[in-house]
Parts: sequence; C-alpha cells; structure tokens
Amino acid sequence: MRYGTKDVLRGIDLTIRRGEVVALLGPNGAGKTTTVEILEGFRRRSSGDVRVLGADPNAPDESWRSRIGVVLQTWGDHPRWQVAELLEHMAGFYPNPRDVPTLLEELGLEREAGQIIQKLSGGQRRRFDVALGIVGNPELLFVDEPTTGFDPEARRNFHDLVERLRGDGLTMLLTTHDLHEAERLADRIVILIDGQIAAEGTTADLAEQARAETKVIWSEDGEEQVQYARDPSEVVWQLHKKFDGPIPDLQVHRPTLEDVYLQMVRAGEPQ
Ligand SMILES: Nc1ncnc2c1ncn2[C@@H]1O[C@H](COP(=O)(O)OP(=O)(O)OP(=O)(O)O)[C@@H](O)[C@H]1O
Repeated sequence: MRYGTKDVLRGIDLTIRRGEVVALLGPNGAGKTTTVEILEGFRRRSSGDVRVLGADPNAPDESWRSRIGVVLQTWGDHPRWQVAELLEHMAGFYPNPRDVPTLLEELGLEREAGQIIQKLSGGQRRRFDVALGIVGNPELLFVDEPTTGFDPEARRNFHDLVERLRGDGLTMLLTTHDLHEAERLADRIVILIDGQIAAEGTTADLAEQARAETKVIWSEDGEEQVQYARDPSEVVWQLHKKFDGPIPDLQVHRPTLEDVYLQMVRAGEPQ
C-alpha cells in the first residue's frame, strides 16, 4: 500500500486459516488499520493479491459482505435509535442473523435494550459496537481494539464471548494494543512494524525468534542473584549441582509477550 510516494505496507505475506484467531500487533502507524481495511474491502490496495473468504475484497458481492463482520473503532451513526431497535434493523439485512435478545445478554447490555444509543456510556458503546459486528452471525470477524474502554468485568465477558465464538468456528482478526488480550485470545500473533511483518507465531515462537532470554533468580549468601539464559534448565541443573539440593528462592521467569514485543519494536526503531 502506498499513499502518494510513501509505502506504508511493504510486502506483507499472511495466511489466516479458517477458525483461527489472529492478533495483529504493532506500534502506532505500523499499518494495522490499513491492512485490515484492505482486507475488509474498505480501502483499495496499490498492488498485490488479496483473497478473503475466496474473493477479492476490491470486488465484493452482497453475499460475501454478509459473511463478514466488522467491529469498527467508532460507530457514529444512528445516535437517536434504541439499542435493540438498531440491532434488529441490522439483523434484517443478513440471511442468518443472531438472536438479538440473546446477543444483548451475552454482551451484558440487556438492561440497555431500550436505551438511546447516544446516551450509552463509553464502555457500553463499545460493547454495542461489538454487538453490531456480530449480529449478522459472520464467518469472519475483524475487530479493531475490541476492549478499549471496557471495565474489567466487561472485558472478561468479552473474552468469554470470543471463546464461545471461537468454539462455533468463527475466524477472527483482531488488532489490539493490549498484549495480555492478544496472548489470551489469539492462536497466533502477527507483529507488524513499519509496514512489514517482523515476526509471527505463538508467544513461545516469538520469544524464540526474538532470541528472548529467560530470567533465573535465586539467593546466595543472602543476596539475590540473576542470570539470563536461552535454556534455563541448564542454569537450574548447574545450580542444583552447586547447592547439592534445592536452590534457595529459585524463580524462573519466561519472557512475556510484552518483553518480546518491546524488544522487537525497539530493534525496528531507527538507531
Ligand atoms: N489516508 C491516508 N493518507 C496518507 N497516509 C495515511 C493514510 N492513512 C494512513 N496513513 C499513514 O499510513 C501509515 C499506517 O497507518 P495505519 O493507520 O494503518 O497505522 P496503525 O498501525 O493502524 O496505527 P495506530 O495503532 O495508530 O492505529 C501511517 O504512517 C499513517 O500516517
């Protein structure tokens, strides 16, 4: 993808399998929204091949559109409609929509069914955006920053909902800045930096690719000792021999997704 003379996506090669939940991570301006909008058919790519559910998103037909759900970052339309009213209206456009009262219950919005959309709180609004994205019972769901503004309970409920949707075979591509969320929800994480895929895989795969090291901590002569190692079992084995038994205050910390992600982002920054 090129805007004017600036290439913002540079040779992205990505396959997402049916039923997979993939999280797209990357710093601000990395190209996540551009990528997702191209896949959704909302933005025309400058070049390259794209297939989404077997079709080119540049030439979508109505049935293709009905198989795709989109949770946008903001939905500013229809502020005077009531929550259930707009969902029922939208459901009418799809051949096999979800049941609206059940959907409201799943998203903890049953008490807001008769509420005017304009009067929803920020978090309720976001949950309503999610409801709009899945009311058509899509096969593939794009979610941009799903839980921004959710309180912890709403976040937990959303994660439970994603688990259920995943159980039903829904394929999902989500962009998020919440690394715990990516780790919890995604089968695979794709890290996009400066318009290129810097790495992809599970958290463990990414740690391996970043050559991130595990932190081993123990006590010796009353002082905390720290050693970083790619193979902590070797360090623990050596310590066990040295102490001839249990290692005092032993802790082994595997690199988190946050450690790995920050390491990759910093490596991608201009020196
Ligand atoms: N319509 C546009 N015209 C020109 N440049 C654009 C346009 N839209 C996006 N860009 C540029 O493309 C790059 C990628 O933007 P994009 O919105 O895809 O990033 P992002 O990874 O989604 O960022 P964020 O996390 O901040 O939402 C940025 O440098 C941005 O300034």
